Amino acid sequence: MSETKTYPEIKRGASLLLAWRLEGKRVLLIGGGVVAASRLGFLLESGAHVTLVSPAPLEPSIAHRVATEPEHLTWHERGYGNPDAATPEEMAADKELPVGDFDMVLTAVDDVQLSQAVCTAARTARTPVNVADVPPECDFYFGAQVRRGPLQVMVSTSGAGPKVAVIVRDTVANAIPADVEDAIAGVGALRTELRQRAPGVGGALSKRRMRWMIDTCDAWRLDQMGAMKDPEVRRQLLDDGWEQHKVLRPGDVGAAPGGVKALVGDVVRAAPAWLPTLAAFVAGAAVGVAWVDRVRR
Ligand SMILES: C[C@@]1(CC(=O)O)C2=NC(=C\c3[nH]c(c(CCC(=O)O)c3CC(=O)O)Cc3[nH]c(c(CC(=O)O)c3CCC(=O)O)/C=C3\N/C(=C\2)[C@@H](CCC(=O)O)[C@]3(C)CC(=O)O)/[C@H]1CCC(=O)O
Ligand SMILES: NC(=O)c1ccc[n+]([C@@H]2O[C@H](COP(=O)([O-])OP(=O)(O)OC[C@H]3O[C@@H](n4cnc5c(N)ncnc54)[C@H](O)[C@@H]3O)[C@@H](O)[C@H]2O)c1
Repeated sequence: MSETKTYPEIKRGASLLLAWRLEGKRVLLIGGGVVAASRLGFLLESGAHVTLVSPAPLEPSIAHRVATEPEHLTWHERGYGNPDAATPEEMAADKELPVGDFDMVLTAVDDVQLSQAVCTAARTARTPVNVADVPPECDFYFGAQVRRGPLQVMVSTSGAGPKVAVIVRDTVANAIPADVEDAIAGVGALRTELRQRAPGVGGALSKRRMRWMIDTCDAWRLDQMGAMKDPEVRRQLLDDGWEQHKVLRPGDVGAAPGGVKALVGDVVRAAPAWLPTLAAFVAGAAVGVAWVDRVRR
């Protein structure tokens, strides 16, 4: 008799968490208060070009960005939309800056009707929209975030309890190892050089490249990975490891003496299938940060 395979239950109600690449994309931000200021910080860090529409006065940090980020931020000092509109559709009709010209639209204004009209116009134009604090008018939510260099962690409760997201974010932030940026820089440099040596997408080479990267990362502790920033360490890893079909540990390349992970490294040589899963779990459990200077309200 054949066994019936079971699969995890689908639990609906989640959001799809993604890392949205906004570099060079056009974002319309309506409003110039505290909430807009918080949104603006995230947008500028993502490399977006932001068109900000709001009457003066601007929240002070926004005014500072307007003065210091002229290539990424353009301020239109006026209200958005058509103040003489007879219908909601006309209200969001802004001839100079129609929502359809943008890749993303955000509103953070104390004007429920305008926000609603902008949301409808954006959805008609199929431009993703977020109306701050109005879930039915959001195609995506913001989350509580923390960043350390290339590492970003976002916590979402899908609208159920944003304050809980903040608390969990702070817990996670405190748990992120101090040297995580060094670890990412080291592994990033190694990956880049490996792909220069063994270029191409797909096929057997790609599989071997990924396997070697996974096994090498599993053989190093996070606090040891910063040593990979050293070109000599990388050269040894690639010449004596990759080229020789071997996984080398820190001690093998004159980097920091191995601790717990050195043991793991020995096991990796035998390559049991469950090991990467265990290592990923341990790494995942260790994630956290302290870059928490954006208090929203
Ligand atoms: C995480 C964060 C990110 C950010 O905004 O950048 C964020 N809200 C934050 C804080 C926060 N917001 C509120 C409180 C007071 C406590 C409370 O009300 O519970 C606190 C706590 C505080 O301030 O500490 C009030 C509030 N927020 C929403 C409603 C409407 C509603 O629930 O219907 C109301 C009630 C308004 C009212 O009662 O009038 C809705 C949304 N807020 C979201 C995001 C989206 C869901 C995120 C998620 O669940 O994951 C969503 C759906 C839409 C959106 O705005 O994108 C940011 C933390 C930033 C940080 O500290 O880093
Ligand atoms: N900040 C909070 O504590 C808080 C809490 C709950 C909900 N919210 C909601 O978030 C939104 C924004 O909050 P905030 O604190 O940043 O508000 P805020 O009052 O500080 O800022 C609103 C901004 O919108 C601008 N504005 C008004 N009409 C405009 C128009 N037609 N076009 C362009 N800009 C216009 C104003 O000049 C101002 O800069 C509001 O909907 C508010 O209800 C905020």
